[in-house]
Amino acid sequence: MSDTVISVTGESSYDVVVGHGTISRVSEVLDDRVAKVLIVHTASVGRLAEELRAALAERYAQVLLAEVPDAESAKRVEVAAFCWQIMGQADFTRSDAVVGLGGGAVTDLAGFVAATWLRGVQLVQIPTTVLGMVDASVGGKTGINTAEGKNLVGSFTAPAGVLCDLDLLATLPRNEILAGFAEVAKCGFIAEPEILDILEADVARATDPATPEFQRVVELAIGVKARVVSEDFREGGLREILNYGHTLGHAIEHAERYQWRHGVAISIGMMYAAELGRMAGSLSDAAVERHRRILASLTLPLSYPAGRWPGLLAAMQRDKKARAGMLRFIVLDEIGKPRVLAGADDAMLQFAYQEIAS
Ligand SMILES: NC(=O)c1ccc[n+]([C@@H]2O[C@H](COP(=O)([O-])OP(=O)(O)OC[C@H]3O[C@@H](n4cnc5c(N)ncnc54)[C@H](O)[C@@H]3O)[C@@H](O)[C@H]2O)c1
Ligand SMILES: O=C(O)C(=O)C[C@@H](O)[C@H](O)[C@H](O)COP(=O)(O)O
Ligand SMILES: [Zn+2]
Repeated sequence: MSDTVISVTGESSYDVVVGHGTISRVSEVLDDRVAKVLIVHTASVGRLAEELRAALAERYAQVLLAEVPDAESAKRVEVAAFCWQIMGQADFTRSDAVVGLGGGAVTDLAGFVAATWLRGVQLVQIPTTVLGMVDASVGGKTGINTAEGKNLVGSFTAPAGVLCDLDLLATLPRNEILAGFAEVAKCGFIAEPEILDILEADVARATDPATPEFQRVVELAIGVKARVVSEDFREGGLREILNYGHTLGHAIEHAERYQWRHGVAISIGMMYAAELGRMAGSLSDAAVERHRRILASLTLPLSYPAGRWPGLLAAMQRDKKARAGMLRFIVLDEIGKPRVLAGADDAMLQFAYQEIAS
């Protein structure tokens, strides 16, 4: 299949290019004034980062690497400071650039570093996980965690472009691919039922990066994200639907001290949101069952220990969607029809939790 270009519009416009070998297109995205480039990456893609550095060094005056700790350990202020130090010592100016090369944790950090250095330099995102391609690298949410919670510090800063190179997934472990499919399924549940149909038809093919079905579901999921953030970049309303499953999911990530994969926590969060949707009176038993079947087919977890509810409830109070101490969840009236559920009482929240408690 050839490259596909999915455009994001709105406050700032850029393209998400999906295909094979797209990593070679960095200089097509950056403007001509760029002289220095910082590539932020993890050790897991170290060889790739070195190859990219060598390729870019033929065109740019200085290309530096910032190898950062793996996964959520990257999303800390100390790690951002490490990147700022490299840029400071190399005299990076406003016309220089950052490249995020890695999973969603790296692209969130790289985005934050690019957004904050001199109040903003150009950024190219090159996601190397499924989750990074379909979600984290698109839409301009950048961020790091604090001791109190997930993504509590960050900005809305659009990249200059996103290059999704499917060849880079060759080294990604199977469990990471499946964790990324939690966000793919999320897009199916909230807006694009064709994704669910493809997963149900043949989950093995849909999750195999070598198949056309895989590229199709990845592009459909990016399409959902692009449409939503084009309409509501700063999360004034519509964008909240992308948080389906995240209110409880983020609380689980916090409870697990960020040692769990994001998609794994979100899977449980979506099962919980489905139960809430059923209790709020709208989502059918069949639709809840469909959540269960699809997430289970991806070997994602569906439950969390019963005794953890009080801690989760406390962590959810820090959710960004909460207003004046009142929790707000994204629930579905039916597949593809999300809405906000505000002010549900604690009894209902706990009752829904009992449905997913192990
Ligand atoms: N900004 C957003 O809109 C947004 C959206 C969704 C998720 N996120 C964030 O994204 C993060 C999760 O991203 P993730 O699931 O990609 O996790 P991750 O970034 O932790 O990557 C998962 C693992 O895969 C490894 N890896 C990455 N690419 C690889 C490759 N090609 N080959 C081998 N190993 C590779 C990483 O080193 C890591 O160990 C979370 O912090 C989440 O909050 C942000
Ligand atoms: O892009 C969005 O908006 C999302 O909510 C996408 C989520 O999948 C993602 O995990 C995001 O980082 C959550 O952001 P937060 O604002 O809830 O911290
Ligand atoms: Zn997410």
